[in-house]
Amino acid sequence: MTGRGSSDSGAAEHTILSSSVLREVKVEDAIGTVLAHDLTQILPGSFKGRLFRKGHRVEAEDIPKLKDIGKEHLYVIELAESDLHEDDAALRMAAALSGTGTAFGEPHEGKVSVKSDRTGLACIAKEFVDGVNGLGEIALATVTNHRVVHAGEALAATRAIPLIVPESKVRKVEKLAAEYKQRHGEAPVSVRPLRKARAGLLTTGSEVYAGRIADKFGPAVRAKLEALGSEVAEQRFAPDDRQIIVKDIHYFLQQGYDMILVTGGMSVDPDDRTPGAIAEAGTDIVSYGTPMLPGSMLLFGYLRGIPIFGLPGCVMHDPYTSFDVLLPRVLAGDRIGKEDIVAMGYGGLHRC
Ligand SMILES: Nc1nc2c(c(=O)[nH]1)N[C@H]1C(S)=C(S)[C@@H](COP(=O)(O)OP(=O)(O)OC[C@H]3O[C@@H](n4cnc5c(N)ncnc54)[C@H](O)[C@@H]3O)O[C@H]1N2
Ligand code: MOO
Repeated sequence: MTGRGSSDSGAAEHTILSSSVLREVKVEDAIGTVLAHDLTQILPGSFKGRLFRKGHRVEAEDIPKLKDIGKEHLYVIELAESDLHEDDAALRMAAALSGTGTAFGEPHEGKVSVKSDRTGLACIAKEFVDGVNGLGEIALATVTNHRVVHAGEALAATRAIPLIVPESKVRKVEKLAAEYKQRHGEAPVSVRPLRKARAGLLTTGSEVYAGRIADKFGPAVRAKLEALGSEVAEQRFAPDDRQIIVKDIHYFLQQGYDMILVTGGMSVDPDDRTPGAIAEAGTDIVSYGTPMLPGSMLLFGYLRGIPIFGLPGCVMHDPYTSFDVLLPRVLAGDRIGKEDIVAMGYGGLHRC
């Protein structure tokens, strides 16, 4: 791109003429005027929030409070038809991008928060978020795609940067959102529900089977499933014996469970029989090995269409592993492919 070309197009973005009028009034002379935006007070360590609400009519007793938060002047706005107030811009953007499983409230200090109304998988279209933020003068901040969220948790926040923005900017956001919806059948920010799965859990390891040590995998896996609304329907124990593990996997398949989880024996020792047994059971293995730490020795595949996991040792003690990334996606109905596993490496180093 030439310098001239880029500066021309940059200028076009930024010289949209506005006939809105922002008039500054000294706070002492502002009695009777109506506040043009929320006014924020910050008392570090004890308070951050709205001291005065947009629309508040300034009274004499407000003057010292306004001075205490550093206001010498206030704006009086005469808004042109082609412009939007920050609150209305933020509201319209939130409305445009919010889809299934979301809710948003009124603006606070020029910001509208979009929240989840359920436990589910946050679906955030990165290309849409980047497209919006590339427009300038408006901001859209979101959580990352495929994060588990609970009811009331924030997914996205919209805000205009100046107090007044051209309505055309917001219309561009609405257009991007409508195009996304048309292509994908869902808005760019949504939450997918998680189904309630009943899992069969097979805990391998001769030391556990023989009672030399107490099982720690069962309670950990149960807790992870229950936190997402699913359950371990049955747990069985097997020694490090490939044929016994294969038999138990087939038993779970016959029981009609929604998911099969096999723990232990996932690594490089001669006694680690689990990956071989899962393969021998007839599994289409999507991946043995996951580029995320903790959880690099995880195996994932499908056995006659049923998701099957081989869970390595870290799942017992670590709250966030590759299992915690893939389990909610499976529960949301995603068919996990090799490309999903490959994509886990970037940003996948957590703790090891
Ligand atoms: N040289 C290498 N060493 C290790 C590798 C590697 O690639 N090369 N991988 C590491 C990773 S990552 C993991 S995770 C662990 C082991 O994973 P495994 O799934 O094979 O775990 P086990 O060998 O079966 O057991 C490890 C440890 O945990 C105890 N255990 C197992 N099951 C239970 C249970 N149900 N309840 C309580 N405790 C259990 C087991 O007794 C062992 O002490 O390997 C790394 N090493
Ligand atoms: O499968 Mo291991 O614990 O990477 O963490």
